[in-house]
Parts: sequence; structure tokens; C-alpha cells
Amino acid sequence: MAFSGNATGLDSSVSQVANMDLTSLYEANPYAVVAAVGATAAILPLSTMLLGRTSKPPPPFLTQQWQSLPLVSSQQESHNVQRLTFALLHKQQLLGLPAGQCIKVKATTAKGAELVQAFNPISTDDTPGEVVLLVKAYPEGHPQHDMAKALSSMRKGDKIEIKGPFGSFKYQPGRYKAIGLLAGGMGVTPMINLSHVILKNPNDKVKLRLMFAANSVDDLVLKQHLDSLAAGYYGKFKSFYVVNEAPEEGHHLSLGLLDKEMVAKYLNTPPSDDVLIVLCGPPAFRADMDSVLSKLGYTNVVVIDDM
Ligand SMILES: Cc1cc2nc3c(=O)[nH]c(=O)nc-3n(C[C@H](O)[C@H](O)[C@H](O)COP(=O)(O)OP(=O)(O)OC[C@H]3O[C@@H](n4cnc5c(N)ncnc54)[C@H](O)[C@@H]3O)c2cc1C
Repeated sequence: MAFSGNATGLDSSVSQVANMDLTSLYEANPYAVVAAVGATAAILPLSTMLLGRTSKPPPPFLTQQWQSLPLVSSQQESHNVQRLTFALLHKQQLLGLPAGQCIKVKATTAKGAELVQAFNPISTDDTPGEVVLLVKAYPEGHPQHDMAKALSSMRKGDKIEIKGPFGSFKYQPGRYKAIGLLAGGMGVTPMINLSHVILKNPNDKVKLRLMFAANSVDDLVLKQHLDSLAAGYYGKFKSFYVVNEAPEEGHHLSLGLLDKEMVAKYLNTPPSDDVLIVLCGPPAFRADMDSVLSKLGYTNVVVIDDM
């Protein structure tokens, strides 16, 4: 909710009332004085309250207590991923999620069961007033099926609850010269948020190298956006894609699973104290990458996994 327009209007009406010559006005019309004083008394506290809110931004939304948020829009992002946008309390409010950390989301199934799962919003402080989640649909029986179904069946105005932040990783700007972001499937979500925060900080010169492994080219969610980051932040951000299924002609993607040779080639930076690797993806991908990274000698490895 924006207060500035109303507050300015109230401010001028309050000062007009306050500047009136009440003695001469009383002589002319005593009822007007009573009305003016009454109006001033009524308006002043309200004005002070509203003006007070405009002068400092609302506190960040997230706390360690569950708080509810309404769904404002739901769009199909890809063949099996939905983009859900939820509104914070005020248009200027920030979520308050440090880069690399996640939130917990509580949703209710059609049968009334409560589900809780970790999510990495892809929205940042650049778009205050909202939280954007990507939610992948899974087949029945998959551990994430019920939550994905509960979220994707929500209608405008339906509410989820969230709390946070969670996660042991806290990004320190300026601490690293290169960061390898290894993402398997939806494990790309924390990488998107982290990349945005780093790229918009001109003082942070760290080089980001994203390696994104997915089943097919259609599963490379937000690929176009990632390509635009690579073009816009030339040299600072590069993205490499690996898919299991042979892509159609015209796509220059690596085929197979992300392996030791690809990681060494794409990262193109030997292990050192100022090189960090961030890893997120399905358990088999994490285990595989853990072994690849230790063979290559990388020890600064942050794994974003279930808490
Ligand atoms: C903190 C946290 C936050 C999360 N946030 C979100 C969120 O915001 N939205 C969301 O939808 N999910 C989220 N998740 C869920 C999680 O990211 C995904 O469930 C997980 O990454 C699997 O994604 P997927 O199903 O797309 O992977 P899959 O499609 O199963 O696999 C992706 C790729 O991994 C690679 N791979 C798989 N196995 C191997 C292997 N053995 N060796 C090498 N490569 C392999 C393959 O290239 C495969 O294509 C979150 C999880 C956590 C822990």
C-alpha cells in the first residue's frame, strides 16, 4: 500500500486548519471553529501516523514465525514449471532474504493436509512488494508432488505461509574471485537469486560460472533470462548448459551428464581459497558433483540441500 499521495494531501489540509485565525473565525462562525478544531484533532494523529510510515520503509517481511501471503498471479513458465507471485504487506516492502538462503513455505492440500518445503524465491530486492517462486510439477508418488500440486492449484487470493531465512551459507561480497554455480534441474533457483544480487553490485568483481544440467532443453528453466545476463554482464557471468536428451538442431548444448572434464573446462579456474563452488540439485547430482569436485581439488564447496 502506497501512502505518499494521501499523506501529502492530509499534510496540506492539516496545515491549512492550523494556520487559520481562530479568534476572528469564532466571531464570524463559532460552529466553524468547533468543527475546525475537531477536524484538526481527528486528522493530526492520523496524519502523523501516515507520514511516519512514509518517512521510513516498512521492515523486511521475513521472520522466524509463519506469516501468510496472498497469491496475486500464476503463470506457466515452462512445460512443467509455474511462476507464482505473492504479495508482501506493502508495495515498498522487501522480503529480507540474504543471497544464498531460502525460505520455508507452508501450503495446504485439497484434503486439508499441511505441507512444508524449502524454496528459493527468484525475486530480489529489485522488485519490492512481492515474492516470486518457481514450482516444478512432479508425477504422483514423487516426494515433491503434493506440495507442487497444492501450490499450482492455488487461485488468486489464496494464501501460503512463509518463514525464514534459513541456510548456513551467507554470501560475503568481495570474498571470492570466482564462483562456480553447479545446478541440477530446479537446483538453479538459488543460483538465480545469488547471481542477481552479485551482478547488480558493481563493487563485486567476482566471476560467476553457471553450469546448468537438465533433462532436456525445455527443462532449462529461465535459460533465455540466463543468456541475457551473460550478454549483459559479459565476462562477469557465463552460463553453460548440459542436457541428457539430444537437443533439436540449433542449440549449442553439451549432451550427457555434467562430468569432471566439463566442470574443469567450464570453471577454468584452479582450486584456491578465493574460489567457491555452490551446488544444488537432486541427491544423485549432488553426490556425483561432490566426488567430481573433490577429484578436481575444490574444497570451498557449499551444498544447498534439505534442512
Ligand atoms: C533449499 C532448497 C530450495 C529449493 N527451492 C526450490 C524452488 O524454489 N523451486 C523448486 O521447484 N524446487 C526447489 N527445490 C527443490 C530442488 O531444487 C529440486 O527438487 C532438485 O534440484 C531436483 O530438481 P529437478 O527435479 O528439476 O531435477 P531432475 O530433473 O531430476 O534432474 C536434473 C538434472 O540433474 C542431473 N543429474 C541427475 N542425476 C545425476 C547424476 N547421478 N550425475 C550427474 N548428474 C545428474 C541430470 O543432468 C538431470 O537432468 C529446493 C530444494 C532445496 C533443498
